[in-house]
Amino acid sequence: MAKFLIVEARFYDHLNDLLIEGAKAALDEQGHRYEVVTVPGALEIPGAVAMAAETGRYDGFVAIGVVIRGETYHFEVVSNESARGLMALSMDGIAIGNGILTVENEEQALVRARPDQKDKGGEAAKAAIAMLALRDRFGA
Ligand SMILES: Nc1c(NC[C@H](O)[C@H](O)[C@H](O)CO)[nH]c(=O)[nH]c1=O
Ligand SMILES: CC(=O)[C@@H](O)COP(=O)(O)O
Repeated sequence: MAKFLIVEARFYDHLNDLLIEGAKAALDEQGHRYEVVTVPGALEIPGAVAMAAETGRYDGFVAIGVVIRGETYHFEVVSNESARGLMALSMDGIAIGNGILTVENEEQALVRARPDQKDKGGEAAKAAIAMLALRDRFGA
């Protein structure tokens, strides 16, 4: 049994609730423990993961968030930079699953957030579990 931290950017409550429901179900299914911490937006997720990883209290991390395109280039910044930050941490040996939706509209987000549809929250949790198993296998 491992200990995971779900780091959520709570920008859209109803969508995050669905993503976290899926992530928790995936972690529960394999008997893992978890905590949830909330940050203002997706751009803050990588920093929060880095801070939490530094404590040594967590074996893996699940990033949860929703980025919906607005009128400006900020969508690209938030989407790309949050993903880049998580990728950098992952390549540093931290077991992470990325469940940050980057979508054009709420309809697309809903389909991907719902556990009974695309379940991207559960998918991200399973990715974090898989990466932790890989890290353990490589003794990283
Ligand atoms: N527009 C969305 C944001 N924007 C906020 C940024 O993530 C960040 O919190 C801010 O720029 C301060 O550093 N965040 C989301 O998670 N989703 C969005 O749709
Ligand atoms: C993804 C975003 O940052 C977006 O929600 C912000 O909207 P806007 O580009 O209209 O300022």
